[in-house]
Amino acid sequence: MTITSPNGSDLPDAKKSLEARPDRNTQNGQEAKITPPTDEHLEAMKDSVRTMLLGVGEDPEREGLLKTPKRVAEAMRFLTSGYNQSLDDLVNGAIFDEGHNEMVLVRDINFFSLCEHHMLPFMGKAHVAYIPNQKVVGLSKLARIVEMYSRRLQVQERLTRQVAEAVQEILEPRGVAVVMEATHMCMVMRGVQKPGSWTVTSAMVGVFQEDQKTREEYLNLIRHQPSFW
Ligand SMILES: Nc1nc2c(ncn2[C@@H]2O[C@H](COP(=O)(O)OP(=O)(O)OP(=O)(O)O)[C@@H](O)[C@H]2O)c(=O)[nH]1
Ligand SMILES: [Zn+2]
Repeated sequence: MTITSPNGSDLPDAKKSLEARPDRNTQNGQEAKITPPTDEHLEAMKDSVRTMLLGVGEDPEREGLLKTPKRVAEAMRFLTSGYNQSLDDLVNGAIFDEGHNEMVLVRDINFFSLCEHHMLPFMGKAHVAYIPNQKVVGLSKLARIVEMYSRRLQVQERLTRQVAEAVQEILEPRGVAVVMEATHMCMVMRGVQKPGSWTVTSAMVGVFQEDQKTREEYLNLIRHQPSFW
């Protein structure tokens, strides 16, 4: 289990701690522009899948595999569809001035992603919290943010940080906390083959980073068993 926490104690506010993160999908401070796949790309992907089938000693012309290149190409497009979404579209203006200044936490958000090293799934749960500065966002939007960044080729640490940065960007809250717990198929089905192993990553921004009590309250809340379940 790995627990990763940004070390920004010399950075006075949440915004600065985000500016200091070098590994967002950015180029010169701008969100990296990713070209949406074209039909030409889809054909190239299908050809690659045929090559892979040949590579594993299969016959791409046998009946059961005839449609496999198309299915795989489309599945890959879906699994990476987060590249084609934007934060603005996703939030869709659902930000409300509620004057609420206590912690908001959405727990147990299921996610499925692909590791960028092996393009194998990793999946688990995300727990996203923030302490508002007057403004709150529609709760489903927190899950949509997790979804958008999960549906890309990822490493868990970057995914966790991107979710925190996105919440910071849309709300400018007093703090954001994200914990993600996941199991990686590249560690389970192949390689070191350790079923049952899981990885915990965290990104703490603003008051969650600066104030131990707030961080502890969040960590207690994500551990507590809900009585209605
Ligand atoms: N930090 C981090 N590592 C990851 C993540 N997903 C996969 N990895 C690791 O990426 C590493 C790639 O290591 P390499 O030695 O280049 O590749 P490999 O020979 O396939 O490694 P093994 O998985 O150890 O067989 C492995 O240690 C994976 O466990 C992730 O989300 N975060
Ligand atoms: Zn991997």
